[in-house]
Amino acid sequence: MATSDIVKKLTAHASSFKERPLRAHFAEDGKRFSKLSARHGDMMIDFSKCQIDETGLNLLVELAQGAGVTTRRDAMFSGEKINETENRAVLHTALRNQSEEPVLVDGKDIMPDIRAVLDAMSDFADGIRSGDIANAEGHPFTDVVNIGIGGSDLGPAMTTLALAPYHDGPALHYVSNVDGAHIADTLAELDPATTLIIVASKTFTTIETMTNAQTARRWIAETLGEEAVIHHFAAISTALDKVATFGIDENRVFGFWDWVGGRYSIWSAIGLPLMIAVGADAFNEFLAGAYDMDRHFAEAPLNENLPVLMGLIGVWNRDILGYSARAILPYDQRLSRLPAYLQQLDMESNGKQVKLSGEPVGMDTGPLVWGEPGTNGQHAFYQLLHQGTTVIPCEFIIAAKGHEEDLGHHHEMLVANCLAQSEALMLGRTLDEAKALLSASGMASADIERLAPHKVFPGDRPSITIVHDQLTPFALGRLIALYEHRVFVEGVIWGINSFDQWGVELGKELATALLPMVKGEADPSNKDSSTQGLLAALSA
Ligand SMILES: O=P(O)(O)OC[C@H]1O[C@](O)(CO)[C@@H](O)[C@@H]1O
Repeated sequence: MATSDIVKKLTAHASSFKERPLRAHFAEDGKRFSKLSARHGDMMIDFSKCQIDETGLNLLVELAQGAGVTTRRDAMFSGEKINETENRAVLHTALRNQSEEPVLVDGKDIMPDIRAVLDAMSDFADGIRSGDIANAEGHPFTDVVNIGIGGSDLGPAMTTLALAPYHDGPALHYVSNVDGAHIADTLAELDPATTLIIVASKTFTTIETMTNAQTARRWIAETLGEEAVIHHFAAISTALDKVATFGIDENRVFGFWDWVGGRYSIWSAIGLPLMIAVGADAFNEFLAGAYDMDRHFAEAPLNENLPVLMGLIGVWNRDILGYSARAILPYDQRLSRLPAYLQQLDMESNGKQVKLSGEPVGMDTGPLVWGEPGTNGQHAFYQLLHQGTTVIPCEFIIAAKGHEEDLGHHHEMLVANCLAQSEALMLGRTLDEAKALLSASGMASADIERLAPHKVFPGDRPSITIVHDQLTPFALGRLIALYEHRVFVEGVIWGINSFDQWGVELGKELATALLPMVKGEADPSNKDSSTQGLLAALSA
C-alpha cells in the first residue's frame, strides 16, 4: 500500500482515540500494557500510555515497510552512501562494531583503521590517567579541557556527566561557546601547568572552536612559555592537515572520517575525553552497549524492534495526531544533558523540509525536542504538560537501581514521582472527580463550583517510559544508539536525509559577513533596518 494510503488509514484510525480517552482503553483491556510494551535485555519500553492500539501499530509497521526502513537500514550498515547530499556513507555503527566482520567503504575494509585509532586513544588515555604522559616537568595532568561545539562537545560532555560513578581519571571540563565567559570562567579555576587541552573539531574550521583554541593556546604560552604548548595540546579531527597547521604534535592527533556525522561521533575519537575520564575498559563497554542495540535494530522483527517502535510512535504523534514537540524527561540527574544532546541528534537530523529528491516532504517532520531531568521539571514546566492547551508527548527514562546504595530511599521517591507523572498525564481528572474531591474535604458548594474547573486535568496526554536496570556504560551506549536509530527510522519514513545539516550554514555565512561590521570596519548600509539598528545599539 502506498504511504499516502496508509497515512489515510492511520488518520481514520486515530479517531477512536479522539472519541475514547486512554483511561477507557486501559479499563477495557487488562492486557494493554503487555500488548503495548517491548523489551530488549533489561531495557523495556512502555508505550501503552500512548494513544495507540495494536491495529494502529500494525498499520504503522506497514508504513515502515512501505517506506523501506529495512532496506535503508541495511544500506546504512553496509556502508552505502546514503548521505546523498554529501555523497558519504553513514557508519557510526562501524565505530562500535564488535564483530570480526569487515565493513567496506568504496571496497576498503575500514575496521583496521577504526581499531588502530581506538588503540591509540587507549594508549593516550592510559598514559594521561597513569601520569606516564605528563607535563614538561613530569607532573601528571590533573585537568583536561575539551574545546569543541555541537557534536564535538555535547556527546563527550553529556556522557562524562552520565558516567560520573565510573569517573576515576583527571577532572574534565568542556568549553564550547564562543562567548569569552565560557573559556574565561573555565580556565580561571585551573592551573595551566597541569592542564591538558584537547581541541575537538571534525572540520577544524568551526569558528567558535578555533577562537577558543587560540585563547587556550595563548593561556598556555603566556604562562608556561611557547615551548610548553606541545606538551599541553592534543587534537581530534578528520582534517589532519589543518591540525598540523595549528601546531599540535602529530602523535597527539586522533583522527576520524567523513562518514561519521558530528552528532553521531561520540563513538569515534571524539569520545577521547570520556575515555580519559572513565578508562578504556568502561569506554569499550559503552561501545558494546551501542553495538548490542545495533544488532537488535538490524535483526529484531519490526513489531518488536525498540528503535522502530519508538520511531513509529514518533511519526504517529507528529503526523497523525499533530503534536509538534516531544519532551525528554530523564529521571536521572546524571542524564541532565541528555535533552540537549538529543536536541542536536534529533533536530539537526530531522529538522528538514525537502525529501532526498529535493521535493517538499508534504508531511510534518522532526518535532521540537526539549526537556529537563525529573523531578526538577515537575516544579517548573510540568504545569503546562498537565493543564496547558498544547499536548506534548513525554518520554520518561528511569533506572531500576541508582548508584547510591546508601540512598535507596531517594531512588524510591524518584521512581514514585516518575510513575506518578505518566499516570497523571494519562488519567487526568474529570470535573466530577474534582468536585467529589473538594466535597470530601468539606468545602462549601459555591466554593466547589468556583474551584473545581481549576482542578480538572484533561488527561489523555501520551507518554513513553523507558526503563533499564542501571545507568552503566553499557546501558548508556545502548540508550544513545536507541535514539540514533529512532531518528533514522523517522527520517526514512519522511524520506529526508537525516545526515546533512545545510540549515546551519546561512547563519554562519551571515555571521562572517557581519563580523567586520561589528568591529566597525565595514559599512552596514546594505543590511535591513533591524540589523542596522541592532548593530548601532550594540556598538556603544
Ligand atoms: O566538529 P566541528 O567540525 O567543529 O563541527 C561542530 C558542529 O557544527 C555543526 O557542523 C553544525 O554547525 C555540527 O553538525 C557539528 O557537530
